[in-house]
Amino acid sequence: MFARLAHRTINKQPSSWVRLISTETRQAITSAIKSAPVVLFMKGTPEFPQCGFSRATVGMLGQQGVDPLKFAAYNVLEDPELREGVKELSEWPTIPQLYVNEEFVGGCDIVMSMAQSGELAKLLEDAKALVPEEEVE
Ligand SMILES: N[C@@H](CCC(=O)N[C@@H](CS)C(=O)NCC(=O)O)C(=O)O
Repeated sequence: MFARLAHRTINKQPSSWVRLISTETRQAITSAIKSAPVVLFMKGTPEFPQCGFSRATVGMLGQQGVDPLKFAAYNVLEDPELREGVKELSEWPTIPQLYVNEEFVGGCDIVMSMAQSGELAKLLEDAKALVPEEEVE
């Protein structure tokens, strides 16, 4: 349902809230989350981020050495249902949103804090989502 970007490029809502997204959208988002070990819902594309937070998050993933083959990005600006649906599914009010191995990790601030503490590197390493050492120039 949603276009997966080329892999080379690399609020809490109370449960009583009325569900706004359709089952179809929910399924499409779930399937997007499963489409790669590292999945980023962002504004714009990795090549042309359209928000500073999305840009920073993509940059951090690149700095960590995420393997483009293990990475998928989805542009929420292309689809309002995706934009709102991913917030509902993650119970997180903003974009970007990072998933690793189908688990919600967080937004830009959390990713930044995890990058600084070394947790992000460990998470990505454990997920085997980094470019293999021998291929790093
Ligand atoms: N503190 C947030 C910053 C992200 C943020 O504030 N995103 C805003 C502006 S790009 C957002 O997604 N607002 C809701 C929307 O645009 O749908 C984080 O850590 O990710």
